[in-house]
Amino acid sequence: MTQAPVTVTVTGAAGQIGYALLFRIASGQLIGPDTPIKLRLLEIPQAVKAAEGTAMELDDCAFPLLRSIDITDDARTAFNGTNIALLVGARPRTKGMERGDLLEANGGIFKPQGEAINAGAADDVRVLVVGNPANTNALIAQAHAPDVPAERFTAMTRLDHNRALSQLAQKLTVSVTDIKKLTIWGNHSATQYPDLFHAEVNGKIAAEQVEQAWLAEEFIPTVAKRGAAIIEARGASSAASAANAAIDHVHTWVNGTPEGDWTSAGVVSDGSYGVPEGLISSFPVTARDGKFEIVQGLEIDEFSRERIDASVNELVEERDAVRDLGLI
Ligand SMILES: NC(=O)C1=CN([C@@H]2O[C@H](COP(=O)(O)OP(=O)(O)OC[C@H]3O[C@@H](n4cnc5c(N)ncnc54)[C@H](O)[C@@H]3O)[C@@H](O)[C@H]2O)C=CC1
Ligand SMILES: O=C([O-])CC(=O)C(=O)O
Repeated sequence: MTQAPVTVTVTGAAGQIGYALLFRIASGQLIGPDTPIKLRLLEIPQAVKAAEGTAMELDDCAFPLLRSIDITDDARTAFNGTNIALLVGARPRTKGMERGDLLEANGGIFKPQGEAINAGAADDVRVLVVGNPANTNALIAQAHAPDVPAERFTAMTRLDHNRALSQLAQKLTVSVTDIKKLTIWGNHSATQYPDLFHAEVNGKIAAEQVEQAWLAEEFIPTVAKRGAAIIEARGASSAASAANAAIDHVHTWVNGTPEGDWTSAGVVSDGSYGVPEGLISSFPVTARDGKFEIVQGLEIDEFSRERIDASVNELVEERDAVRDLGLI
């Protein structure tokens, strides 16, 4: 049965992730094959023309589910009535820029976008922040949307999760579908912790099927530094794989995780696993009835504890820095 249309806002629509993302949304892969889509594209004024070009190509695909495309440089217009907000556009770090400068520049983007979501988004709005630093940008947007339940703001670590699945599958010569319960903990940054101690491969604990040296010295750094390796190889950051992960994140959020498995997402901490309440940190999560829930009760050994703490401490530092800048 055909459902009511869902309005999806994509910021940074003329960027490289936007170009890889919009066609997949319009073809029905974000929500499902029965849900019509209304697209809203938000760009800065200089990039509106390029977004219009992408919209022309979207028209030329004649996607049966695509009901409309609106392009704007005004955040209030972009988020008015939106059900799904994909915050992709962000200020990249440029040469000589300190972390504080980057956080401040992004505050100038994510604060007004949070306010615009608060002012006009649909009651069921779900927000995924992709633009880096994703966790802290999500925290900034969420802080400026007091009328939206905090758990509707999430940050993307699904790309890290998918990278970890592929690395492990290749190591053990298994299919990615043989792997369950993998977790990315912490920040979407080089401090993230991909956890194999709870992951299962064909029902057996993954960490017990690989050498400890491979886990500590190859697997973890390969996953954590994959973004930089792609930039080095491609001369540009991950785009199609990032778009793919955004599709996966929202699809899972709306449609749920399979029984006996979980995924990873940056969600607002409820204090679980010693992560300070309110931080947007990556956790093992299930999705049911359109809600993410942090998987509870996992035993965390010393090896994992140290690594989770290091990444969470970085998030605390980022939160304190944006607090000092008056951004939250
Ligand atoms: N969380 C994750 O796993 C990943 C995150 N990223 C991040 O995603 C972001 C986007 O990446 P790309 O598409 O490759 O960058 P890009 O530079 O190709 O595109 C970004 C677009 O955002 C637009 N933009 C800038 N400020 C805006 C604003 N205030 N409102 C609306 N649009 C705005 C720009 O005009 C540009 O078209 C970057 O911050 C990147 O670091 C990239 C890969 C993975
Ligand atoms: O590192 C970057 O700038 C892009 C990114 O977030 C990733 O590929 O994970």
